[in-house]
Amino acid sequence: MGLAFQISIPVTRATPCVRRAALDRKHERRPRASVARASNLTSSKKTPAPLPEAVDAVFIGSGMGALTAAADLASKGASVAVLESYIIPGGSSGWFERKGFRFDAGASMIFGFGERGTTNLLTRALATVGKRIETVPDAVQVRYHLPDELDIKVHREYDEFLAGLIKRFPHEEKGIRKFYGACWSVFNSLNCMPLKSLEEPNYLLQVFAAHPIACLNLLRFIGRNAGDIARDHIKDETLLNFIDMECYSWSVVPADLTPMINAGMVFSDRHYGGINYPVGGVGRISEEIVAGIEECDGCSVHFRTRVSKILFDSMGAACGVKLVNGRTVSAKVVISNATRWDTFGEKGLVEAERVPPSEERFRERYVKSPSFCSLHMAVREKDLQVGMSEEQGMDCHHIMLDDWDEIETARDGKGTLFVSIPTVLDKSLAPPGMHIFHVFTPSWVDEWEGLSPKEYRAKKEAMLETVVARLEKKLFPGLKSAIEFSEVGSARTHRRYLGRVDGSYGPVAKKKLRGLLSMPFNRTDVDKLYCVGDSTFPGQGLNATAFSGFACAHRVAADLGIIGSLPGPIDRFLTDLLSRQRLKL
Ligand SMILES: NC(=O)c1ccc[n+]([C@@H]2O[C@H](COP(=O)([O-])OP(=O)(O)OC[C@H]3O[C@@H](n4cnc5c(N)ncnc54)[C@H](O)[C@@H]3O)[C@@H](O)[C@H]2O)c1
Ligand SMILES: CC(C)=CCC/C(C)=C/C=C/C(C)=C/C=C/C(C)=C/C=C/C=C(C)/C=C/C=C(C)/C=C/C=C(\C)CCC=C(C)C
Repeated sequence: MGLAFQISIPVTRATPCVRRAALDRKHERRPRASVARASNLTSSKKTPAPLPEAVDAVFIGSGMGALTAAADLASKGASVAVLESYIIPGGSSGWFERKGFRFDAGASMIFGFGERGTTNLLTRALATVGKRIETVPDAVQVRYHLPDELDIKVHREYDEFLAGLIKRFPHEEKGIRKFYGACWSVFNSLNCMPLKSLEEPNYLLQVFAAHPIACLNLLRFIGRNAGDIARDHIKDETLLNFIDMECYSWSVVPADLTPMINAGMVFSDRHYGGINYPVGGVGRISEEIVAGIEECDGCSVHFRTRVSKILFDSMGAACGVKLVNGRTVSAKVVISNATRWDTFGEKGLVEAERVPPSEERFRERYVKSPSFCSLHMAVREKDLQVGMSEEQGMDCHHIMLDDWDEIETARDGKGTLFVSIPTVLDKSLAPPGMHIFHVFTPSWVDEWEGLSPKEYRAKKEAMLETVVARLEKKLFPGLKSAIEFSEVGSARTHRRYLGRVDGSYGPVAKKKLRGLLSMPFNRTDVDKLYCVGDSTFPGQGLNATAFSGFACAHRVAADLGIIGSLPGPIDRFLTDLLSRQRLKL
C-alpha cells in the first residue's frame, strides 16, 4: 500500500448518531432501545433514498459484516452508502416469506446476543445505532444424534452439559474439563477487553497495557487449532469424533483445522450469553440495523443495487464503485462485503492487473467450503407423532449423522443433517398449529451444474425425499405426511441470492494452518480498499462477521481521521511490520 493511504481526511459533522453516542458514553447508559415488533417488516419497503454521488465509505453488500461496520462508522459521524444487489438486507442472515410463514434463509442458531461482557457483538451492533431487539433464550443450543448412540444435549447451563458428556465418557472426565476449560480461558480473555481492530497499533498498545495477561493468553492460543488442544487432553476416539462434530457444526471443518480462538468463543458463549432467537426471525437483526443506519445524517442503504466494478484513481487507490446500470458512487474508502473470490477472483470486482500478490497467498491457504442444500418445510403439528413444544422436550436445533466417515463427504443428503425449528421458540413465525423446519446438509455446486430444468427439479425432490426419510426414521415420525409445502434451495440458489461464489459457506483452511494467524484483517494491499465479512478475521458466523465489522470500522475511522491513531508513519510502519510477520507464518 502506498503513502497516499495515510492521508487523514477529517470528518467533523456531528450527526444525530454521533451526538447520541457521545451522550450515551457521558451518562454511561445504554443507547435508546427500540424493541422491534415481529410484524414490523418496513425497513426495506419504504421509499428508497436517492443514491448519493459521494460518501466517506461505500459498502458493497449488506451482510452482517458490512451492516455492523456501516452502523459503527455512521454512529461515529461518517457518511456511508450500503449497496446491496438483493431486495432485502442481511445476505446469509436474510429471510423469505411464503403463505404466512417467515423462513430464515440461513441458520437460526444465533450467538452474540448476550447482555454482559464485550463479546455480545450482535447486541452491540444494534446498540451502535440505538436499536435493540427482543430475543427468546434457547435452553439447549443443540441436540446431537450421532453414531455410537451418542445422544448429547448442549444445555445452556454449562454444568448440565458437562455432566451429560462426563456420564457418557466417565474415563475422560479430566480431559473433558481441561479441553472445555481451555475454551473458557480464551473466552474470558476476549470477554474482558474492548474488541476492535488488531491492525490498529494504538488500540493494540492500549489493550496490551490495560489487559496484559488476557492478551498474552490470547497470543498463546491464536496460532493453535482446537484439535491440537483436544488431543493434548483426550484419548478416546469416539469423544474426539464428537469434538470434531462440535467444530464441524459451525466451522465446516474438523477440530484439527478449526482455530482455537473461534472454538473458545463458540463453546463458551453458548453458556455465557447463551443462544437467543430474535423474535420475528433472524432477518429482524439486519432490518433494525438498516433502520438505525438510515436515521444517521448522510447515511443510506440501497437495494437492487449491484456493484459491477471498483473504481481507482490515478494513484491506484480505490475511489468509488460502478453499478451494473452504469451509475457511480465516489468514496474516500471502498469496503467489500463480497467474498474474497468475488472481490479479487476471475470476473471479480477488481480487475486482474490490480489484484495484489497477497491475494495469491490467501488462495494458497484457504479454499471455498461447500455450500448447503436447504430444505424449508411448513409442517402441521397435529400430524407429527412427537411433542413439539419446549415443555414436551422438543429442542429447536438438532444435528444428525449416521456414520462418522460421512461427516464431511457424503453427498445427496446422506451426510450431516442440521435441523432448525425456530417455531419451537417463536410461534409468531408461522400460522397457529404450524411449524417451520429448516433442514440443511452440505452440498457442492458441481452436483447441481449442467442439469436441465426438469433434472434440477427432480434432484431437489430426491434430496427432500432422502432427508425426510432419514428424519422420519430417527427423529420425527409422521414428518412426510405433515408437510404442507416445502421449498428446496441448492448451492445454485445460494450463489444466486446471496451473491456468494459457488454458494460457498465461506473460506476454510486448505491445509493445517496456525490457528487464526494467517486470516487476513480488513485492510487489503490495494490502497483504500477494505474487506469485511467472513473472508476476513475471524471467519464465518454472524457474531464473527460482526467482529470483523467493528474491526473494519475502527481501522477505517482511524484512516479517515475520525478517531485518533498513532502518527501516520509510525502507524504505517507498525501495521506493515505486523502484517509481514503474520504472512511469514
Ligand atoms: N447462525 C449463524 O451464526 C449464521 C446464520 C446465517 C449466516 N451466518 C454466517 O454469516 C456470514 C455472512 O456474513 P458476511 O458479512 O460475510 O456476508 P454475506 O455473504 O451474508 O452478505 C454479503 C452480501 O453482499 C451482497 N453482495 C455481494 N456482491 C455484491 C455486489 N457486487 N453488489 C452488491 N451487493 C453484493 C450479497 O447479496 C449479500 O447480501 C457467513 O459466515 C454465514 O455463514 C451465520
Ligand atoms: C497482534 C495479534 C495478532 C494478537 C494480539 C493478541 C490479541 C489482543 C488478540 C485478540 C484477538 C481477538 C480480539 C479475537 C476475536 C475473535 C472473535 C471475536 C471470534 C469470534 C468467533 C465467532 C465464531 C467463529 C462464531 C461462529 C458461529 C457460527 C459459524 C455458527 C454457525 C451455526 C450454524 C451453522 C448452526 C448449525 C446448527 C444447526 C442448525 C443445528
